[in-house]
Amino acid sequence: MATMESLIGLVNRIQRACTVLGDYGGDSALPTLWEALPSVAVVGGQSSGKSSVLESIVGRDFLPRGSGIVTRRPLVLQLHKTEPGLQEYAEFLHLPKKKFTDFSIVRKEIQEETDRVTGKSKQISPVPIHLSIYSPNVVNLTLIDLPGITKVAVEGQPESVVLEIETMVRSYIEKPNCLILAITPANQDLATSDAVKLSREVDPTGERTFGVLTKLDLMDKGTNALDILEGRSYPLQHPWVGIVNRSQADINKNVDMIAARRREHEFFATSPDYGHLATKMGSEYLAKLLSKHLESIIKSRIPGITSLINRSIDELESELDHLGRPVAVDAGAQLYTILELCRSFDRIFKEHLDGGRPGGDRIYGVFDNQLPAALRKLPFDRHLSPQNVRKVVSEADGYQPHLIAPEQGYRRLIDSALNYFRGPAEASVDAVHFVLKELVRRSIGETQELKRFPTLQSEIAAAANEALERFRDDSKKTTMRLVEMESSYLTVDFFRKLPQDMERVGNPTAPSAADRYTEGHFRRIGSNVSSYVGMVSETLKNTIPKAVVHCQVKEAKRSLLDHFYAQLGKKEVLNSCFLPHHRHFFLSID
Ligand SMILES: Nc1nc2c(ncn2[C@@H]2O[C@H](COP(=O)(O)OP(=O)(O)OP(=O)(O)O)[C@@H](O)[C@H]2O)c(=O)[nH]1
Repeated sequence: MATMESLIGLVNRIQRACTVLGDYGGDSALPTLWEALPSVAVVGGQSSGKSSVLESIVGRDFLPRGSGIVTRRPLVLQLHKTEPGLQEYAEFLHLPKKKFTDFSIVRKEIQEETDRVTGKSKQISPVPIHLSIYSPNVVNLTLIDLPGITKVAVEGQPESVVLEIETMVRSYIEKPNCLILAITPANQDLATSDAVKLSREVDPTGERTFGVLTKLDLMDKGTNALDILEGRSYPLQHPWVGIVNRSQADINKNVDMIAARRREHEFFATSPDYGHLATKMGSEYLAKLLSKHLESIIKSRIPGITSLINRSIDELESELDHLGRPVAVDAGAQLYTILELCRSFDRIFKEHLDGGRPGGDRIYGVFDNQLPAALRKLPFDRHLSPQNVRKVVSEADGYQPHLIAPEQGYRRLIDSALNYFRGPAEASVDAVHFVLKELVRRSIGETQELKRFPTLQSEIAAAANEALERFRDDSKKTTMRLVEMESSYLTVDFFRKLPQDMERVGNPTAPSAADRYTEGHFRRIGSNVSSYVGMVSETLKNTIPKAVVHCQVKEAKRSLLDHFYAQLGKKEVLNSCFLPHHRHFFLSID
């Protein structure tokens, strides 16, 4: 028995933990731990005697009283049995460590805490108040007091309150693990009992409903409730329990609870109608009955609760695996972890480039489409038009026009044409740079292990982007050098192979000397330069990608985080710490 009591105590503690975590079996679409644990909800119409039953189970006056809807928030009441002789006290979850020994203050606090959430406007709220009572005179039990079911809204309440209360009450008692303490006054027709009606709806077999008949002492003379108490008129799986609470007059006269219990006991023991049921009647018996039943339920539910907890543990474990395990606190282990994380990122980045993941192909797209298209678009037609050729050649000739071939004119035309290649070369470098940057961004996003370390994420991103900038600078220098090299030394052979104007002298098809300065002459020069520039364009179309891959892509694969590693190695990792509640890793390098 002692172990079972501690088991209920354990369940109570789990319920408290659930409430702290916001899990009170509310609207959550997921199965919650709360719902796996049994509890007892007190349900009944207004003034049916709910507060009185609760108080006599506890053996204390502590619930707010008044007309209209007094209970406007669910009250989760946990009873904890303490060693005999110890002082009774109450504790609210919202006021931890504050012990209430004066139960009239408990009542006041319930009222005030209700108002804190609902305002004084008689509104209702489904957020429960959590109250624990520690006393040698109680059994371990969790009771939930719900607002009294009503048929009419009182002044200051919207009409909807009637339905709201019913919905809230139903939301508690429809849970399969909730035992229902259905309170009905004996001086009222059972058929009109709200408690019976609602509990029948949510528990048609009656296996988790405990029928409680209050106000037996107020029945008309000559009538009794034996038909109900003996289970004939409304049979439930569990026997009905009759109760005699204090009357309003008793309350007014401050009849204490112990005396009230004694009087209740006498009522049954001496009653000609109920004498034979005396041992199974009264609030004390009800409390024991509930506690015993709760024990048997917990016993039968242990496998279910265990599997729920285990399932949750498994889910958490796999989530933890997914997020990554905690990192050791010492700097060495942290450094190791950072390197591991960097490597994971680097692996994914390389996969993007090498084709395991998408994106690397966009680099080839730059070489295959963007660069050739840019080269094709260069304005050589305009630059090598006969008019411009004439202009450039004449300028180069100066006062003495060229005699055979305009060597200087050719050189100037070629030089200025080659200058145009700088644009596409630079654009290719930039285009590849942006592809690489995008791949860094994607790779960081895809490195699952990095997800919980946002600071490290941005440090890696910054380091990688900085490296990419360096590679871009280098790549630009190299490609510009390729273009400059083309200007530095022209392919002599190309010109040697050209049919020379001179050679055509005497040839009837060759233009005469008089022709030399005509448009055809300049067109020919333009076309010669154009085919030379075309040849250079072909060369650069091949060499620019080589330079870009060499300087940017290969370097990114080889040494993207080298600087970062060097920094890590050189300088100590200072102030590296975890904030466990955020599971964030803060890295600062000074
Ligand atoms: N004579 C007698 N009076 C009772 C009994 N049970 C309750 N009462 C009286 O009935 C009135 C209402 O009882 P409560 O316990 O406040 O009922 P309740 O269901 O909590 O009411 P609300 O909180 O207003 O919904 C009080 O004046 C009680 O003294 C009983 O068994 N016998």
